[in-house]
Amino acid sequence: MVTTLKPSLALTDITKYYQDGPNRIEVLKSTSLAVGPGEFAAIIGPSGAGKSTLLSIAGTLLSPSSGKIELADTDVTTMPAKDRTKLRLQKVGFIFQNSELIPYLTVKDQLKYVTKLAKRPTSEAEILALLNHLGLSHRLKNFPNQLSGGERQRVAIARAFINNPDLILADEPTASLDSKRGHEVVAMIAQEVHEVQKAAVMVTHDERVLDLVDQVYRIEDGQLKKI
Ligand SMILES: Nc1ncnc2c1ncn2[C@@H]1O[C@H](COP(=O)(O)OP(=O)(O)OP(=O)(O)O)[C@@H](O)[C@H]1O
Repeated sequence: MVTTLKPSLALTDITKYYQDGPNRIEVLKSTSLAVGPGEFAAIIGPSGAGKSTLLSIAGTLLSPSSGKIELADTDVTTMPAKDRTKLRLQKVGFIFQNSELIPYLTVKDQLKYVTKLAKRPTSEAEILALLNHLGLSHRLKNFPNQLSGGERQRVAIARAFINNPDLILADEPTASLDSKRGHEVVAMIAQEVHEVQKAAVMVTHDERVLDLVDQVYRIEDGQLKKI
């Protein structure tokens, strides 16, 4: 369901240049994006078009050359790095291409760890309920190398949602999965986004999962176009 509430993520007139030796590469040209609670947006586009750059800017991992970034009600554009890190831990959940789970932590401890990082008291029951909801209750004591690729991504989804962030950012979450597992994983992200009314942006090359999102943008010539 798409709502008209204040956007959870608002990027306004974002530009990004990279300096490559003597050359300046203009990757994003005055591009804007707004994603509201309960809205799942996908960004597609050719390799090198700037998808990861845009996602990194949205997650405050990378600063734009110009433009404004707002997360929920907060303008983070000029926020000091320390405050930005704190805000990111509390307001943004990330899902990466290859899960990026910590090898020596069990499934349950992956979630405990990020709640501690965010200094967010979370009951064991809350952690178990989310893992159960994502079909992982039989995997609580397993380590990442004992899980299938799809299970690892489901743990990554749980980890992204456990701190109750306003915004979920997913960078190619299906890249390491076959098409059936990929579709299941994105369906789970969509289900969570809609159930708990979070905003989510997913970068993907996988056009087979686009039926699961609310809005698709193509990035072309440094700008986003709604399709
Ligand atoms: N730190 C950097 N320094 C210089 N150029 C960079 C840097 N990071 C990215 N680029 C360039 O910026 C452009 C956009 O890169 P980006 O990774 O955002 O694209 P992408 O759309 O995510 O690509 P892909 O689909 O291949 O992952 C590319 O031409 C890339 O080479």
